[in-house]
Amino acid sequence: MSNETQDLPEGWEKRVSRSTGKAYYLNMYTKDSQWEVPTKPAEPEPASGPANITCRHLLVKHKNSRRPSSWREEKINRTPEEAMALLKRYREQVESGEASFAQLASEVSDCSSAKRGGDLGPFTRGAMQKPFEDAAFALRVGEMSDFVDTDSGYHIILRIA
Ligand SMILES: Cn1nc(-c2ccccc2)cc1C(=O)N[C@H](Cc1nc2ccccc2[nH]1)C(=O)O
Repeated sequence: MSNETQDLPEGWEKRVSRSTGKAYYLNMYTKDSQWEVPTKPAEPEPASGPANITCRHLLVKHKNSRRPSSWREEKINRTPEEAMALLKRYREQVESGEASFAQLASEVSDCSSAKRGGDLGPFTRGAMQKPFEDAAFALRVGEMSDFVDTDSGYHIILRIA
């Protein structure tokens, strides 16, 4: 560990910005960075959990979905039971390693985020339908959810950050 880092409070590392050459400081727990020299130990994840998370999701809509239409199918007629059967198969394909989550979502998800491999980008609590939010914020990074039922249809969620 370089001397410079040894002089810093616990949990911080000094880095140099490639674009500006300026020193900045990295919180090794949360990977947050700051320009100011830290004066107290780095805060691990806040007790209330992260302010925002990033997830991919794969959505299978059905005829009772809030908007039974998608980029894949103008009018979605499948029953909720048929949708769940499809989603179970997709989850198995990801769990077995037969398909990557992103690739499969890009091919079969009924959400317009399919074009980004299901990546919804970072979101805070309050941004998504509550069942989705609760399931997503309960995930650790890299973990895939169980089946999640929202007004849009059935989802599986993969937390990526
Ligand atoms: C919440 N959201 N983000 C995107 C998105 C994000 C990134 C790039 C393109 C689209 C699409 C949506 C969205 O609501 N899509 C709906 C389906 C849907 N319903 C959701 C409920 C919760 C989370 C994601 C969801 N996606 C649709 O296409 O009918």
